[in-house]
Amino acid sequence: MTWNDFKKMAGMAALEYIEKDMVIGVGTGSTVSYFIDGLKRKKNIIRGAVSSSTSSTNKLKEIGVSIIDSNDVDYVDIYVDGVDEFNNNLMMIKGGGAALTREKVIAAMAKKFIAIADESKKVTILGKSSLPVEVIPMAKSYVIRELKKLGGIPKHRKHVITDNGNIIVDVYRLKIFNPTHLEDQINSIAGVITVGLFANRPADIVLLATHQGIKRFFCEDN
Ligand SMILES: O=C(CO)[C@H](O)[C@H](O)COP(=O)(O)O
Repeated sequence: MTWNDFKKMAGMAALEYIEKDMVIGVGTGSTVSYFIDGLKRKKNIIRGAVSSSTSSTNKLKEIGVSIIDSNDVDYVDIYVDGVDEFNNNLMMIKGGGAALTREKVIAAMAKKFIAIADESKKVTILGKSSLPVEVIPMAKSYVIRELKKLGGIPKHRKHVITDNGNIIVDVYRLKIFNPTHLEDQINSIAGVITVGLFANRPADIVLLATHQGIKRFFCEDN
């Protein structure tokens, strides 16, 4: 099986959580793309989707799912999204697709956050992949200097502008021993919109596609 087969397996597994009249939060990325493909079958029973990016919105529209403005609902019933990494507490790094801020807003609005992943995404200590930070353009140099003080190697992700008109700085070689503290620290740097560390709001469930089938991990705090 290829990585894409595992991504598809994870995306399809999330479909079983969809119930009648639900508002579905939809993330961004290649794993979620398989979930969106599967959502076609359920599009007539749900109220619609709150989308985290232009690319997901376009794909949802193509298959005929109603798009709901995030300002028009108080919550989403479930939020389904991919991850770059997750740890044993279901804390995550996200934002490989540069959609982290909208993803964080929808995660905050979600009654249940269902993360979908293949086995390459499971880690013991967060920081194997780079940590994305969305930054307003005029604060780039200042934020990079501040991020260096935290021990990693920050690099501007060239040629990427987020859906919110901002830039992404990726921080490499961070070993994240205290994720909630680091999330708060980075979010408090002036000019940072948000960091792609989802520690204060971890996933409720991770559906992990493995050679043995889908493994389910549950967050003990929720
Ligand atoms: O956070 C994300 C986008 O901002 C994605 O969910 C994350 O990067 C995983 O992507 P993929 O499913 O393509 O591996």
